[in-house]
Amino acid sequence: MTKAMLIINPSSGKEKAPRYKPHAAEILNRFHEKVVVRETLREGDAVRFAKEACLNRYDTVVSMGGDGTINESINGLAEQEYRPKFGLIPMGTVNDFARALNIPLNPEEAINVLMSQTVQSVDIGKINNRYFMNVLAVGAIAEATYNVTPEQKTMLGPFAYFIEGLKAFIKKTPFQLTIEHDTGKWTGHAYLMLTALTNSIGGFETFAPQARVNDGKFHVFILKDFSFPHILKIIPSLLKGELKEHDQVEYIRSSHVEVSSSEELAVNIDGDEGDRLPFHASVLPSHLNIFVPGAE
Ligand SMILES: Nc1ncnc2c1ncn2[C@@H]1O[C@H](COP(=O)(O)OP(=O)(O)OP(=O)(O)O)[C@@H](O)[C@H]1O
Repeated sequence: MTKAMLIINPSSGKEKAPRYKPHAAEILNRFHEKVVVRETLREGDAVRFAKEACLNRYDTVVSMGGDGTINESINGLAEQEYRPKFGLIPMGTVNDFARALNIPLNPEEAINVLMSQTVQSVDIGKINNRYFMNVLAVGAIAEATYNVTPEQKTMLGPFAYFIEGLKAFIKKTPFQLTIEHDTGKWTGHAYLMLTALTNSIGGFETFAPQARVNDGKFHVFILKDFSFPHILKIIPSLLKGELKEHDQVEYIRSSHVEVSSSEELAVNIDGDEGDRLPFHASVLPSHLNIFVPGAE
């Protein structure tokens, strides 16, 4: 019997997620004999549900929610030996993972993607004993994401993170950082370090246009000694997709990173506060098969 699980965070998308439940369940019913809908109540539920789907050998898991819920679902799937095909219906503010996979940000259109039955193999990142799909960040912008209020997100969307990040940049001083990677070691001072798996960070799809979802590599950006006037110069580079060429940016491609600092710093994992440094992260190449739009 073919089985699908639909995981929904009813609080996501400003509580609009439940209205899309019938359509998503109906589409899944067309391709599976049994469809189970699980609604999350609190943090950790999506991890548990996704893990349960693996252990019970479901064919498909579809997750409807913001990047938080998608990240949790991936954490439930990634550790297991048997992993169902995964689908996502983005309901959050930024939705970087959906952007990177060309999944429409309109929920109805994203549900229709499931009909194409086209899957793409996608890399997943592992940091210590957690998994992530988009980005690890250390530094001011990383910390600024915690200050964004739900009201700011409603009013400004992804731009809310950008504004808080800029404010944080102006106030901060650089920190010491050491990164060991596939071909050597970088040591210096930085304002921000981003380790991206996909092209989209904070809603900017021009961040790492060279990144492919299954290239087996992290795309590491180190923003070095970056005082106020330079911030304004970096914005055009970012928008043109040329960030890695900027003279204040160090760019490294690597399948793993070992990151440490002489200072007390924590790493931000897909937008949530994570472990303190040092950390080790590696790419799990083509670890999940994810539903993406089919060829037109
Ligand atoms: N029923 C629920 N009510 C409130 N919070 C929930 C519920 N279920 C899960 N959560 C928590 O909500 C967190 C945030 O959800 P998620 O990121 O999916 O949506 P969002 O807040 O709309 O997205 P974004 O942060 O992109 O705006 C989850 O990580 C989870 O801990």
